[in-house]
Amino acid sequence: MRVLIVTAVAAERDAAVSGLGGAALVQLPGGAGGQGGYAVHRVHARPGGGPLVVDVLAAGVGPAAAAAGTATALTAASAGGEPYDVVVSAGIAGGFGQPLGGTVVATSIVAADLGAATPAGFASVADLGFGTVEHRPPEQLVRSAAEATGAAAGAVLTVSTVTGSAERAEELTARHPGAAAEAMEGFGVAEAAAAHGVPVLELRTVSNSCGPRDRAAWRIPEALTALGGGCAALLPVLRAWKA
Ligand SMILES: O=C(O)c1cccc(C(=O)CC[C@H]2O[C@@H](n3cnc4c(=O)[nH]cnc43)[C@H](O)[C@@H]2O)c1
Repeated sequence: MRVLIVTAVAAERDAAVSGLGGAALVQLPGGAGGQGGYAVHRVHARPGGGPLVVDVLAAGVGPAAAAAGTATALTAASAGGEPYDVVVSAGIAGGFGQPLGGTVVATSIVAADLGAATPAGFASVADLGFGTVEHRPPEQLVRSAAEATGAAAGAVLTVSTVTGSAERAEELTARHPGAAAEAMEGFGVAEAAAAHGVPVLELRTVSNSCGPRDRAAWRIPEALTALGGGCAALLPVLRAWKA
């Protein structure tokens, strides 16, 4: 079984890799004249079963970087005859009513600011009739992943602008009452996975609360530690799900 974990930044990738037990660097095809391109950190794991290859990619911040990196890795894997079985968007996040350091598994991955501001309020591209704003990971996989990681299960919003006020947090939770967290990449990862017909999961650990900006309250080291533990706890679930 082959798993692709996509993080935004190197610190998240390294937290995931250290939770999984170390990795070798593998360069993906592409890049211009040896510059740029993508490299994954490859972990060979055996969580109580057959071989499991986990590639961890830091694709960049935001949905566009996430989609570009994920699509490149998926294309390279299938062109090489070893396609991924599942893609996981993983990283830190802002929580809606979640404890700092806690874990969230997405029941739905929602592009929360993809749309238009109208006199009647926000209209999503789905409301406007030209796109989708939601991907739903497999329900049983979400349940098992949440149980194994001790996570809350709820919608994870993908935003291009981090929430920094109570008003914005209220606006988002009014539109998405089941939202447990917001981050900036999940929808991009999910779009690429959907284009390749590969199931997607989103695993987030909470570094800050969504609301008035308060840098002193961020708990990034705790969230990164939880991310490593969450990725490790996920492996047996992915193994069993595919079996
Ligand atoms: O400057 C700020 O106020 C601020 C607050 C929280 C996060 C940031 C970031 O630039 C980190 C973005 C990075 O981390 C994920 N993340 C973490 N917390 C949040 C959040 O509350 N809302 C959205 N994204 C968050 C995100 O996925 C990015 O990869 C700055």
